[in-house]
Amino acid sequence: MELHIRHLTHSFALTEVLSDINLDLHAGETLALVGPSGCGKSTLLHIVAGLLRPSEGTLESSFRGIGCMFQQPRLMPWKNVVDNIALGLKGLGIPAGSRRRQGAALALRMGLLERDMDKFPYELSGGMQSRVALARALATRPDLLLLDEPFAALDVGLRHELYGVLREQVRGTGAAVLMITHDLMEAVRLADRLLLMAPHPGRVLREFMVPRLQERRSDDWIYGQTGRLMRIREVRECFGLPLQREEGDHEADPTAADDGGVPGGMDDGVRALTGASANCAAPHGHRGGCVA
Ligand SMILES: Nc1ncnc2c1ncn2[C@@H]1O[C@H](COP(=O)(O)OP(=O)(O)OP(=O)(O)O)[C@@H](O)[C@H]1O
Repeated sequence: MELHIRHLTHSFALTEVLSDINLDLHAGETLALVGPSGCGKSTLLHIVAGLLRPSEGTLESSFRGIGCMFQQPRLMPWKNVVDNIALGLKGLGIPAGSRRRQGAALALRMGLLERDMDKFPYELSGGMQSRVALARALATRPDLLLLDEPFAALDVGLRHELYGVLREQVRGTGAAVLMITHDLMEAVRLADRLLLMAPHPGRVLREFMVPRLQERRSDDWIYGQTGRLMRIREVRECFGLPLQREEGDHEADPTAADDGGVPGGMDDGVRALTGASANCAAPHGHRGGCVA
C-alpha cells in the first residue's frame, strides 16, 4: 500500500497555498509534516483525506481505510464518548454490543476513565476531546492514519502514554501515518521522515530521515537530534528564529555522527534527504546527496 503525490498545487480563489508538492508514503512508515503556521500542512492533509480536490497535480493511493483526526475534534455532540469512538465501526458491520466494548476499551487505552464513558462532548476538557478524536481515528484499524496535531492539547505525561498507543497500533496494523506537528521533538520521536514546509506558497523545503528504530530513540537522543535540526539555518529561517550561534556551537550537520553512542559507530541520526529545490537538483525520492 502506498501514496504518491506528484506536482500537487492548490489555490483558494487566487491565492496559491500549495506549490509543486511531491510526496511518497508507504505502509508502516510515519511521515511528519512540520513547518510554520499557514504553510499549508492542514490543506495537504485535507487533500489526502479526499475532502479537497487539488487544483493541479496527481494523487495516487492504494490505501483502503483512512482514519482521520483533524485540528478540531469534530465529535458528534449528541453521542457519548464510547459512541463517538465507535462511530466508524458501524460501517464495518460490527454489532452494537461489540462496538461499545471496543469503543470503551480504546477509551481506557487513551487514559479516559470508566466514569467518562457516558459523557457527551460538552462535558469533556479539550484534552479529553482530542483523545476521543484520536481513539475514533484508530478504532477501525485503518491502513492510513492522517493526524493533525494529535497530541497538541495533551500534557506531557499523557503525550508519552499516547505516543506508545500510536506506536503499538502502527506496529500491529502496519499502518502508514501522515501527521502534522508543531513540535520538532515529537517529529523526531515518532517519524521515519520529516518534511519541512515553508509558506507563501506552501512548499517542501527539505526532507529529513530518522533512520534509528523508534524503540531505540531515548529522550536524550531525541533532544540531541532536535538540537541538531534546530541549528540548521534553513530550519531556523523557516520558523523565523534568529540566526545566532552561541559560543561552542558547531555548524549544524544532520549527517554528522550520532551522539547517542550507536554500537559499531553506525550513524542513524537525523539526516537530510532531498534539499531545497532551489539548490538541489536531486529528484524527489533520491536518497542522500544533498545535505545541509
Ligand atoms: N477554506 C479556506 N479558504 C481560504 N483559504 C484557506 C482555507 N483553508 C486554509 N486557507 C489558507 O491556506 C493557507 C494554509 O492554511 P493551512 O491551514 O493549510 O496551514 P497550516 O500549515 O496547517 O497552518 P497551522 O499550522 O496554523 O494549522 C493559509 O493561508 C490559510 O489562510
